[in-house]
Amino acid sequence: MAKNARQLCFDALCQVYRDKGYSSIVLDRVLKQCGAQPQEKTLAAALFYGVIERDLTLGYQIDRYSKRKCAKLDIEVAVILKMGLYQLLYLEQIPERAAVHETVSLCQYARKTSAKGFVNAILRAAIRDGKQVVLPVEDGFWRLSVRYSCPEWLLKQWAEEYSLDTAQRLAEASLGRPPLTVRVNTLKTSDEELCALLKKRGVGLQKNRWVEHCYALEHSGSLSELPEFQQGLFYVQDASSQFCAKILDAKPGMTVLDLCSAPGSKAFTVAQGMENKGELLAFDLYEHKTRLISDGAKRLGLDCIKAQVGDASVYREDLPKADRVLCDVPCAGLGIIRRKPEIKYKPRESLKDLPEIQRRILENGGRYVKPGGRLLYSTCSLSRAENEAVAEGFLKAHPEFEPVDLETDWGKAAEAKGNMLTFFPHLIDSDGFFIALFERKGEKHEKD
Ligand SMILES: C[S@@+](CC[C@H](N)C(=O)[O-])C[C@H]1O[C@@H](n2cnc3c(N)ncnc32)[C@H](O)[C@@H]1O
Repeated sequence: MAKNARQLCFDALCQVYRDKGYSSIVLDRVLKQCGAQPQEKTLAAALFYGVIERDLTLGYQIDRYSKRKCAKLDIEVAVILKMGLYQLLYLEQIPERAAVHETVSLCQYARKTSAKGFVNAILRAAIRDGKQVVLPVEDGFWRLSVRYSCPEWLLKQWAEEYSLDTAQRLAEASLGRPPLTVRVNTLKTSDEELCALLKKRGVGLQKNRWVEHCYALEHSGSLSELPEFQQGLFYVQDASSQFCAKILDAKPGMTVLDLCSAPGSKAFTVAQGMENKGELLAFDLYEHKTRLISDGAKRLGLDCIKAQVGDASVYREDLPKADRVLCDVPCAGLGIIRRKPEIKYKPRESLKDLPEIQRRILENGGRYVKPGGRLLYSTCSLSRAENEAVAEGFLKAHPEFEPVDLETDWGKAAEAKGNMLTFFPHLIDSDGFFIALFERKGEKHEKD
């Protein structure tokens, strides 16, 4: 018999909490071959992401009602409780009787029958309390942390680096599901044609107000099953990432190196700008990831892209000098928490080596740039250490490069400072992103 929504959600959450799996990969895997009805899958996904993004808030509620702290409970029991509380506190459409009954039943499925009474008692206590989210009384970062389910260290860092107001807005914007944003493959179709085809299938499309050929989709179902996707008429890419590829401004016939390329969406947009003419060498450290780039490029008909394994921090004599070099470096991902909510719970300690890795990749990327050629550094993080500090450090150490001033017509939605641009998710309903652009001094030999 096919599993129900809560059983699927429980399986997936255990893989995230116990086995430290990535949310999107885990959920895809659990839902793919489960044989459940679409509405069960939809509820499973809503519960799954809801519990992860509200983890600290839910844990705090459990600690109020339970003698044993949430962190000391069996992972399975903690997951069951968080699922039950999430339904009671956040999913109004689920009747409270169903929420309690289904959650207690999960104990059987999880082989934790001895926890039934305990789970029932905690959920009943939350109902007696009026199903409200209770916050710590004292004002301050701890209260904000519980309110937005965001670690205190991160709120403090954002408050210090941006402002307290921005920190709160960033934390708030990291809750809820992000839009599914795609880009039209203009080499195979037009906006009008693609929109008409997708509308016929009942897919809703919302044109992005800042980025051309960019749409948010609704009710699309599984993208990989849509013929238009299989035919390479579009691909998934967030608006700020599309904008980044545009800023690189690669032209037909150019040589471009994309040093951290997988899964390849920026390479795809850059290759479109090149009209598929020239050479775009796309690297990633991991072989299995380079296959994502090649498969995507094949589907989209972008044969100027050549994907290969390569370490972006190590110089290779055999690579050509390039007109454009893109360093879209590995980062903490603090701009894409809404997409991948588990990111915010990574220990701060695990992020401390990133700026040095990023610096090494940018340094190395610079070595490939031709005179007059451009170097773009980007992250999907919101942290001065990963962004401005790396970009400014590079310019200081490399007088042979100059900053290229960046502007957008995005108004207040993007913060522009000389050659650096930061996109804040609460202002653009899109991923947080950072871009810095440099040009190697010397004579230009650009192909127009
Ligand atoms: C931010 S993601 C790139 C996203 C990609 N540019 C896109 O738009 O689809 C960073 C990528 O860098 C890769 N990576 C990490 N360390 C690397 C290294 N030393 N050399 C090359 N790639 C690396 C990761 O595997 C990951 O795929």
